Formats: sequence, structure tokens, C-alpha cells
Amino acid sequence: MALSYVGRHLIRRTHVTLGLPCRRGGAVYGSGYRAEEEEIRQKLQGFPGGSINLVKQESGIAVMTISNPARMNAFSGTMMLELHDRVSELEEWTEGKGLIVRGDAGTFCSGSDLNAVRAIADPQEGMKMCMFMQNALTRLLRLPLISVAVVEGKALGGGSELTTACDFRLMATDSEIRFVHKHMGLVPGWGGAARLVRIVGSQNALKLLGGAQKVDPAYGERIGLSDGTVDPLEGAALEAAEQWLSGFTKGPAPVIRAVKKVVVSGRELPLEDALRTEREVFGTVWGGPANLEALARKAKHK
Ligand SMILES: CCCC(=O)SCCNC(=O)CCNC(=O)[C@H](O)C(C)(C)COP(=O)(O)OP(=O)(O)OC[C@H]1O[C@@H](n2cnc3c(N)ncnc32)[C@H](O)[C@@H]1OP(=O)(O)O
Repeated sequence: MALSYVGRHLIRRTHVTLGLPCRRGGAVYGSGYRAEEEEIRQKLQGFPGGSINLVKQESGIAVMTISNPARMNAFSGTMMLELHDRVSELEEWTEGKGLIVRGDAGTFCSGSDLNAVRAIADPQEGMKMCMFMQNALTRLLRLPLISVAVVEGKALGGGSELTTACDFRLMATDSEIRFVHKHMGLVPGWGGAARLVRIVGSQNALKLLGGAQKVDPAYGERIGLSDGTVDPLEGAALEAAEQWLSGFTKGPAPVIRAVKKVVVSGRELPLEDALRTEREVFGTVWGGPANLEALARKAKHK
């Protein structure tokens, strides 16, 4: 992307994606992590099952489906690997504007596959698995796509963490998001706590994590975790999410992507860096086709 000034400025310390300090290949962690990543990849291969399916639509909205219905869409090891691949695919999708993340068969995701959890009980290996998922989910949240998680059924443990890696969450009327980690003798490890605090504030995050509280749609909307409630009927939630998201993705891809980029940099970078990134992103749309077209038609905003 044309962020040459920011690129030149930051390239000395790190490779730049979006003006954000991402490592080469989009990784969040540095080169020391690469050997560990290879090790955990080998381990995760040993826990197969399910899939992460991605459909990129002409509308510029992609739908990512977490699918492992026999285990309430729990994340097997190979699904974690596939998540990485799907995120890489989306990073390359220059026509994209939006992303919907959903679960298969009427439920969202019941977290980490407990069979894998039992087999990766060693703390060092657990931390490597966490880094792997933190990496994938941080990259997911930083995509230049406006993303929404559509929660039907249950989003538990790692599944609740996954919802926080999207820009927005919509909940079906009978659904719940629940950070059950405490009841498993755990805390979130996929970056879910850090993101949750930013979404609902530390007081609410403490309640949700400390009490492993069930969040229904009404409670979710009250604390800002949910951005709206949708019909739970089969297919209706996805349709409603597409319609809801189109309110933000209408327009040319470069402009929508620029919107997401300035929000991500504002959220993640110190002010001076965020301002510099904003200026550079501005430079990619100023005088661009959409800008010239709006000027020519003398757009009024009544
Ligand atoms: C850093 C990440 C931390 C984590 O994510 S730790 C994992 C947190 N998640 C959990 O503890 C979820 C445990 N599961 C449950 O509470 C319940 O299964 C759940 C999701 C409420 C569904 O309850 P029910 O509707 O009664 O259905 P059920 O219990 O019969 O489940 C259907 C089949 O799905 C399986 N399942 C559900 N969640 C799973 C999971 N996370 N890993 C592995 N298998 C899982 C469950 O064992 C059952 O399989 P089976 O039919 O007995 O072979």
C-alpha cells in the first residue's frame, strides 16, 4: 500500500502494515517467535477436525464460518492453522470491504477443543498456542475490512474471545456470550481480555471475567458488547448481518478500507503515530476517483 512516508519512517525497526508495527508476513510477534510458531504448528496438526470456511462475495463482504458442529464449533488444532491461512487470504483481498464471522449449525463457537486443551496442558505449550491465536486474531481485527461477529447459540471461552476480534457484534435473541475461562481455572489467552477491556471498560470486563457472567443480547447492548439484536431463525441472522453491515460498507473499497485503517491506527498507535498514519491514509483517497466524483456531482449532505 502507498504509505511510503510511514513505511520509510518505520521500516528501520519493523515491517509496516497499515502504519502498525506488524512483523513480516503480518505476524504480531518478532523473529524469535518463528521457531516456536513452527513447533506449535506441528503440535496443532495432531488435533484435526472441523474447518474454517471463507466465501468472498462480489459485494465485497466475505463470510467466514467456524465449522465443527459435532463439537459445537470448538477450535481443533487444524482449525487454528486454517484460521491463520484464512486471515492471510483476507489480507491479500484488495477488493474486500467487510467481513462477517459466524458459526455453523446455529451456534457460534464453544472455544478451544477440550481434547486439545487436555493434551496441551504444559504451560509452555499453552503459551505458544496462545501466541499463535493472539497472532491470528490481532491480524483479523486489523484487517482493512469492517468486521462483525454474528452470535447465534453460544460463544464460550475462546469463542467469546473470537467475537472481540471483530469490530462489531450482533447477537441473535436467544444467544449468549460467556467468558467461561474462570470456571475452567483459566483466564482468556487469545487476546480476549485486552480487547474486552477496550470494548466494555475495565469495570464491566472484570464482572464478565470474574463472574463468568452470561451475556444475553439485552445485557450485551447495555454494556456495549453487542451492537444489535437479530432474529434467530435459520438464515435470518446472516441475512440481517449482511444488511446491517452494508450500512457501513456501501461505497468504493478504497474509501471503506481507508476508514478502517484510520480507526485501527487511532485505536492502536500513540497519538503522533496515529496522526501521521491518518495523514498518509488521507493521501491515498484525496483526489482519488471517489473524491473527484463527489466533487463533480456537487454532493450535498442534507
Ligand atoms: C483460551 C481458550 C480457552 C477455552 O476456550 S477452554 C473451552 C471453553 N469451552 C467449554 O468449556 C465448553 C464446554 N462445553 C459445554 O459447556 C457444552 O458442551 C455446551 C457448549 C454448552 C453445549 O451443551 P449441550 O448443548 O448440552 O451439548 P453437549 O454438551 O452434548 O455438546 C455436544 C458435543 O459437543 C462437544 N463439545 C462441546 N464443546 C466442546 C469443546 N469446547 N471441546 C470439545 N468438545 C466440545 C461435547 O463434548 C459433545 O460431544 P459428544 O456428543 O459428547 O461427543
